Amino acid sequence: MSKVVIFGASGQLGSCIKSITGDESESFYFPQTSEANILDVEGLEKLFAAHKPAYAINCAAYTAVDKAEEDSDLAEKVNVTGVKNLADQCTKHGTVLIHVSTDFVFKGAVARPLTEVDATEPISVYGQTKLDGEKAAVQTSKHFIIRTGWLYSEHGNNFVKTMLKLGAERDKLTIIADQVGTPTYAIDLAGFILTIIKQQSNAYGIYHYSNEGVTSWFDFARAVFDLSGTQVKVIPIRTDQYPTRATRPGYSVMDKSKAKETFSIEIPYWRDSLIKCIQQLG
Ligand SMILES: NC(=O)C1=CN([C@@H]2O[C@H](COP(=O)(O)OP(=O)(O)OC[C@H]3O[C@@H](n4cnc5c(N)ncnc54)[C@H](OP(=O)(O)O)[C@@H]3O)[C@@H](O)[C@H]2O)C=CC1
Ligand SMILES: Cc1cn([C@H]2C[C@H](O)[C@@H](COP(=O)(O)OP(=O)(O)O[C@H]3O[C@@H](C)C(=O)[C@@H](O)[C@H]3O)O2)c(=O)[nH]c1=O
Repeated sequence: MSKVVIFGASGQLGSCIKSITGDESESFYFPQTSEANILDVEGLEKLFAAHKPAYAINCAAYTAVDKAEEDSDLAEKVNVTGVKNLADQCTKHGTVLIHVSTDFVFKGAVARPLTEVDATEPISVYGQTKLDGEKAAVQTSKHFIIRTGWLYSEHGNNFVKTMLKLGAERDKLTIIADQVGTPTYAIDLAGFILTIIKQQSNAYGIYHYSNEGVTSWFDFARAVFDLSGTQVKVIPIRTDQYPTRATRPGYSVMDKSKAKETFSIEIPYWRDSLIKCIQQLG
C-alpha cells in the first residue's frame, strides 16, 4: 500500500484509523502532534520531504464546539490555516489530501437528508471554521473532503462516553430531543477512509459519510443506556431548555448516496454500530 501520513493521530478518529490498519500498518505513519503540527510550516515541510506520502489524512482539528465561540482565533488557525498549510504541502508533493469536515457546516433548517451540493450556512464558529477549512482543502486538486457527524467510538472524548459517565453518576438526565441527525461510529468512518485509499480512487470531491438512519440526541442517549444496561431516567427536552454557547443545527441528516455509489460501499445502521462500540467499551 502507498505511504500514508495521519495528522491528528492522537485524536478519536486518528486512533480509530490506527486500530484498524492491521497487516498494512507499516504503510501508515502516525506522528505525534509535536512532529505534525499543522500550524508549523517548516515542520510540515520536513515531514513531507522525509516521508513523501501518497496520502495525507487530516484528522487534526479544533473540535470543542462551545469553546470555539470564545476561542475563535485558535479554532480558525487550526481549522483553516492548518488545512491551508497541509494543502500547500500536498500540492508540492503530489499527495492526495483526505480531509474530514462536519455536518455543522449546515444550518439545519431543512428537514430532508442533505446532499453535497446543498447550500452550506454555518451557525457556529466551529461550523464556520470547518467550512472555511473545506475551501482551503479544495485548493489542492487531489482532495477528498468527507463530511461526517456525531462521531463516537471507544477512543477519545465523545457523546457515548459522556453519557456512560453521567449515567453512572446521576439518577436522571435531560437530553435534547429536537436536534436530529445520525451518529457515526468512528471505526466505520476509518474503514471508509481506508477504502478510498485501497481503491486508489481519483474521484476527488466532497462526500457525506455517517451511519445509516436518523435519530435525536435523546434517542441516541436512550440507546446507549439500553444497550449498556445503565439504569437512569432520561428526560427529553427542547434545545431552548439546554442553553449552550454555540448554536447547533436542528436537522443535519446527510444523504450518503454519492459515497455509496462511487465506492460501492454498504454503510451500517447506527444502532448496529453502537452495539459494537458498547461491546468494546464493555
Ligand atoms: N468529534 C465529532 O463528533 C466530529 C468530528 N468531526 C471532524 O472529524 C475530525 C476528527 O475529529 P476527532 O478525532 O473527533 O477530533 P479530536 O478532538 O478527538 O482530535 C483532534 C486531533 O487534532 C489534533 N490537533 C489539534 N491541533 C493540532 C495542530 N495544530 N496540529 C496537529 N494536530 C492538532 C489533536 O492533537 P492534540 O490532542 O495533541 O492537541 C488531536 O489529535 C475533525 O476534523 C472534526 O472536525 C466531524 C464531525 C463530528
Ligand atoms: C451532555 C449533554 C448534552 N446534551 C446535548 C447538547 C448537544 O446539543 C448534544 C451533543 O452534545 P456534545 O457536546 O456531546 O456534542 P457536540 O460537541 O455538539 O457534537 C458535535 O461535535 C462536533 C465536533 C461535530 O462536528 C458535530 O458533528 C457533533 O458531533 O447533546 C444534552 O442535551 N444533555 C446533556 O446532558
